Amino acid sequence: MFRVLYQYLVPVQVRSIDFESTEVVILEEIDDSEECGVSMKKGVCYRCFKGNRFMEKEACIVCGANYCYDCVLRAMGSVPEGRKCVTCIGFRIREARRGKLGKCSRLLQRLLTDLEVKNIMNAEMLCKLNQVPPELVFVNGETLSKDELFQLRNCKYPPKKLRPGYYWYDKYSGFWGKEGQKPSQIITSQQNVGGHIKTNASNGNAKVWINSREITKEELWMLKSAGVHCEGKPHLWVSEDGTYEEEANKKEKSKIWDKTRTKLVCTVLSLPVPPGSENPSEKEVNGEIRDNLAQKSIHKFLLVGYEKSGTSTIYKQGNMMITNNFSSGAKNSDTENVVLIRPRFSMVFPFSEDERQTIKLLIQRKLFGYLGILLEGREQFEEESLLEKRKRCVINKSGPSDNLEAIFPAATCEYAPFIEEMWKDAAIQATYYRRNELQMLPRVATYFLDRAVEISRTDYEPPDMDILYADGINSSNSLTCVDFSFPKSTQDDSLRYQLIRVHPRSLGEHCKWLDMFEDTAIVLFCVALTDYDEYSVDRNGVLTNKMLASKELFESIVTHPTFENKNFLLILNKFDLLVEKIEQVPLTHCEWFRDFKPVVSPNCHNSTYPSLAQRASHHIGMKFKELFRSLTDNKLFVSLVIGLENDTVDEALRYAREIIMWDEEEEPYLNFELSSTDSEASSLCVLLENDLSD
Ligand SMILES: Nc1nc2c(ncn2[C@@H]2O[C@H](COP(=O)(O)OP(=O)(O)OP(=O)(O)O)[C@@H](O)[C@H]2O)c(=O)[nH]1
Ligand SMILES: [Mg+2]
Repeated sequence: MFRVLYQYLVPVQVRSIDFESTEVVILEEIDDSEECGVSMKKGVCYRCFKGNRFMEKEACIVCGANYCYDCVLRAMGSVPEGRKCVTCIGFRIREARRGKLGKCSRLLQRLLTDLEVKNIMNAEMLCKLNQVPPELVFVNGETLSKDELFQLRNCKYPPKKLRPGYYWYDKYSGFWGKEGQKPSQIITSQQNVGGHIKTNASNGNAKVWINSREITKEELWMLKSAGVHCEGKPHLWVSEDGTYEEEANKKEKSKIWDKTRTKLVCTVLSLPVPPGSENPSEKEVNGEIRDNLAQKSIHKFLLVGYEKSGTSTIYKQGNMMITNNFSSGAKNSDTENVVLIRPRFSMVFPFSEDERQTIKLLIQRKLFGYLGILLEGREQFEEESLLEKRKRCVINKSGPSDNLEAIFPAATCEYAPFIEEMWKDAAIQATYYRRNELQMLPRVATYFLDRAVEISRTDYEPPDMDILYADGINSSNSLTCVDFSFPKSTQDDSLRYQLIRVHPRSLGEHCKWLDMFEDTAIVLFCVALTDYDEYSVDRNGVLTNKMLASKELFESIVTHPTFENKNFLLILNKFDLLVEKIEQVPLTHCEWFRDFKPVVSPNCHNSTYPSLAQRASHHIGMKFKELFRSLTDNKLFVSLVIGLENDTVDEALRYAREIIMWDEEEEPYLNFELSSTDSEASSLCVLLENDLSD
């Protein structure tokens, strides 16, 4: 049946592996290079010693030896137990390779017919020796019998990816996890397998107990998000559907996972939710896709930055892309430069009618605030106008407050015509003309004030662009996250990504909550390039330069033990604003950039010569890179972004993905050839990267 190739067989490399050991190592992934017990040059074929890491190979599921196209069948013979070298036949598979069971490479598909491949994979899956041995699966400290393992694997919601190892199982709620770790899944409850759960099963120290297990910090966060009172060391009883009651107070409370917010927290913290209780919006995407996606690992992008650096704009931008893509029917679009983002438990997006109504009121309230500042400015400029009386009129109507924002929204309809009149007033227009002199007026105000009349109307419906510009949406202390994937045309279309935006305030003092994000693949640290001459009052009431405050936050995150050796992509945002500002205020205004001495060249009028803003952002990037190197000995990646322009955000996200991919391939970042689809998208980032190379 199989292509029997004994005639070609030559002795394969002799390897020394301790096959007899029954030690339960097992749960950790093992590096291929260590597996065969021989030191080989990385990437070469284990039989002919030719090739490199980019060459397609097939690996033995026991020892991990890799073979090239020419050698694989000679090394593996008639493959009676699946892909094993002839010397490995009769031995148990390496647990770290269990995930690869039954999944063959393209190399084998090219070499054999479909039927042959199918038969090999069946043999691999069904071979007794390749099954999880029940005596190596421990649940609550007790090894399983054959029947127990059978029961566990065949219940309605079985543990996923069950491998030999130590697990804990809360039979009452169905919580399941690896010993000493937070729960990873909620499986079918009430199964009679293993021993009794121990108090310290998950190694928690949150001083809260669920079904007599002390829970982890992550679970504590989840409970708090669900509104469960966690003070006073409570013991809770949680049943499989999430209803909980306090041991001392037997009155049943509501369910833990009812709130979308709780599901969001669970998603971000990689905590399980009961099967079947996932957010409906997730199912809507496409049931099939979701199931497929669920099996793939998620790469988490953590987006964080100092206040007003632009994180929510970048996050909103991502959501816009998906909204627009789905609404235009481009769900499976192959369009390049477009990131498909699937909303998951997003708090604000995509915009429902109610949400749009809330956003509308928020934008109108902001507009009133800006107009209030203009009115004050008008006074400040000591210009006379008819409007003076009207302003007094508003103040009289609104009581002690002299801020229009405070009387909104009750007065919306009443004052809408008044806004139009006021806006047309010559004195207000004159004040508006001098708006750059008004310290209190944020830059973004111009965008809205230009359309003050339209926005103040009751029938105003905020378009996407207004939502993007609107400050204050999504600026809560909460977390927000979306799932996304990249278009099909790229090589890793099967992978799943998640963008998590977290506000620095919710990280707590000394960023103590950062350890919640330990499984982050890459940190996107956002810096507003314009912060170098701006100030804010810090926690101790001291006026601080915002760039230095941003630097301090960066240092705290980079040096946080949880983020040791993490990839970092520095997002230098608001480049468009820097272009304007740098002409007015020198970069040396900030003491950290005192050494910025741009060389003035005779070619500086040449269009290919970098502009002052480019050189300034280059310098800022350099400074962060130097700092990063001094703190971690690693390389910091940099991307230049204009948060309000979706293509630059798209490029930054693509760049982040590439960094993760390089990391996974253990390829040093140098001389990496980009695929043709990605080369364009990343050009800006790579250019900047070269530019900033240290
Ligand atoms: N011109 C311009 N404005 C930007 C850019 N990025 C963000 N903004 C504006 O800067 C302001 C602050 O941006 P946000 O995205 O709210 O910043 P944040 O990091 O969420 O800050 P918090 O609100 O403190 O959470 C908003 O008014 C944005 O419209 C950019 O690249 N260019
Ligand atoms: Mg914001």
